[in-house]
Amino acid sequence: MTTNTSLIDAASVEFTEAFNAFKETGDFLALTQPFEQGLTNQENADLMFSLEQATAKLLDTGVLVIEPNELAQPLKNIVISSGIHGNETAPIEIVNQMLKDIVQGQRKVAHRTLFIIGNPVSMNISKRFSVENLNRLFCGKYKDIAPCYEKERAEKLESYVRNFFNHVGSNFAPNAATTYHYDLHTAIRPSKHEKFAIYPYQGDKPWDKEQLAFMRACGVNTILFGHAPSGTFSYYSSANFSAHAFTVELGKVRGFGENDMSKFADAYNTLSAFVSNEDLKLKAFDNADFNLFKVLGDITKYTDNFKLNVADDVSNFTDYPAGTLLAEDEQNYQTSHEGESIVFPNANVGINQRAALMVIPCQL
Ligand SMILES: O=C(O)CCC(=O)N[C@@H](CCC(=O)O)C(=O)O
Ligand SMILES: [Zn+2]
Repeated sequence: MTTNTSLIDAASVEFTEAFNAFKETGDFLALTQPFEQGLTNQENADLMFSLEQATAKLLDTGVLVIEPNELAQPLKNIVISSGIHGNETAPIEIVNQMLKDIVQGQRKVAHRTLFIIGNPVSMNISKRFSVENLNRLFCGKYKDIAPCYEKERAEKLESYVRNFFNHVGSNFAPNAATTYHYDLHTAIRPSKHEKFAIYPYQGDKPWDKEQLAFMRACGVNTILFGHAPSGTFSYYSSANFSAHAFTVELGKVRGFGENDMSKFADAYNTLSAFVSNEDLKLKAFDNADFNLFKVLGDITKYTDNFKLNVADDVSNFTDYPAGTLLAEDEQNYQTSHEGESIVFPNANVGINQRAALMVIPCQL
């Protein structure tokens, strides 16, 4: 009993010290890394602190909400997430730098903003995920799998985002704010278009050209228009909260310390200016400024006999002549359009999961 109590006390002292350091430095990564499993009730007692003209509250490990004391107009609720895949470190470093700027008083937050480092357990082992791919578990899909860390984390992340968009725990009554969710990633393979974004399927809603202009300001002028509902984090916010949402691929996966942060300056500057309500001076949408792709569909891995006829060094957006046999399985996949291109080819996925996305150029 004495031992248990002192272990809890030691953990609590360690957390308090880390939290106090965060209040000075804004180093969210340093606060997240040692507490990968989440916060205990004891640690969770009162995790609010004041910033210049705003209040920050830690909701869980890797989940921080910042609410300005006065909301800028027009009203916006913004989610910026990173590290849903633990080895995609550049987005985590972007979020970390944004929070350092904010906590150290170099940047003001003018809109309610939720910052997320999504998968601390897989981040700490430098893996895409520990047991299950977190970015396939949203929209309640976590309910269909056996207990594991990502199942629990998906359920919690859904509830943090739901509560945030519904203003639970906010000083402000729910209002007619426009909602946004930018889920930042990096890709496993090199890409012919280094930065690109997946615009989640919108059903009958039109693609929003101002959002495409925003993506371009982030340095992302290649857009894939999603073809179907999915279990991704960005689709969750888009489908359930009408958020302007994107999965944003900012380059290739690299480890901590290996990212050239100058390559992410446009994304970092534009997202920072957005939360501060600065005038972004967006250039009006013009097809000529973009590489736009319609998603034709997925290549699915149906069985363990699945064979993907794509070499390991093939880049995203490599195109094939019509009639190329790209995958062999219970159902083969043969390209049907001239210039059909492959994105995210990966034979090393679970059964019934996406092993690639097939796209063709399009215009709006
Ligand atoms: O490079 C890869 O193979 C995967 C990179 C990545 O994590 N992409 C996201 C895209 C999600 C979406 O389709 O919106 C993912 O696979 O989860
Ligand atoms: Zn990813």
